[in-house]
Amino acid sequence: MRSYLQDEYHLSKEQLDQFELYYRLLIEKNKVMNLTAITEEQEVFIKHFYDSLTISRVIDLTDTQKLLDVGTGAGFPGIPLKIAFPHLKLTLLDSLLKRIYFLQEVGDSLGFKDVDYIHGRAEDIALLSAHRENYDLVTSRAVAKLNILAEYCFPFVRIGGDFVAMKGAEVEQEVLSAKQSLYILGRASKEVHPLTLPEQMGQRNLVVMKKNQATPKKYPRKAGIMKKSPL
Ligand SMILES: C[S@@+](CC[C@H](N)C(=O)[O-])C[C@H]1O[C@@H](n2cnc3c(N)ncnc32)[C@H](O)[C@@H]1O
Repeated sequence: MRSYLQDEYHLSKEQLDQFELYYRLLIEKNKVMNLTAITEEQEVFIKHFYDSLTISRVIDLTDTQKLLDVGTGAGFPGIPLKIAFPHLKLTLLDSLLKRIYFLQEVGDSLGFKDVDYIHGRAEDIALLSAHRENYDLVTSRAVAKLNILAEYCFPFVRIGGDFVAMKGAEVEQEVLSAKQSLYILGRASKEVHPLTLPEQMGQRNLVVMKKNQATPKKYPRKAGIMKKSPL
């Protein structure tokens, strides 16, 4: 299980032990609350852990300080990135309180420092000045379509920082539909990086967007409005 992470991401024994502990905590808690549909060990290591770390192929994380993971759920990609790059100042945001409690347990068990856990909706938290344009990197996996997700996430990114959306195999149409949002929300440039998971576990795409201009204050709009009429 450890070999894919070890070979590709050059992790220490301590970091691999942290992944194993994280796996055990995830599987244990998953018996009493809904955290992941994937539970088989190799699948979790590849589809959750390895997949989360692919962000380090497209962003220089050694040069990144403040990372926010929006809609982190059971901690993906935020927790694997923190294990592999312990210097990161990580903020985990989710709208479900039970998941935030679980993440705190994980962070305490793994001995994390510099992690903040926020319970709330991205579109509300993004209006707070303490969080607005405050992060070098914002990540999000499996939360919403890109045009909506951009509205959640761009307000958090500092000018010159990046937003990375982790997407499945089919991304072309979504990227096309988000074109105007990326322009309005940050005059953002965009690159799409396709990748293949080991053991034929699927195709993924990382959409990397660089923010070049401040997000207008009126964004994000309220959740209900956003669902009905994305930009
Ligand atoms: C399908 S799960 C994905 C979790 C994780 N990112 C992953 O890839 O496994 C979506 C998560 O986003 C959270 N979420 C959905 N809408 C949100 C919002 N507007 N603000 C914050 N969290 C949100 C949900 O509570 C849920 O935990």
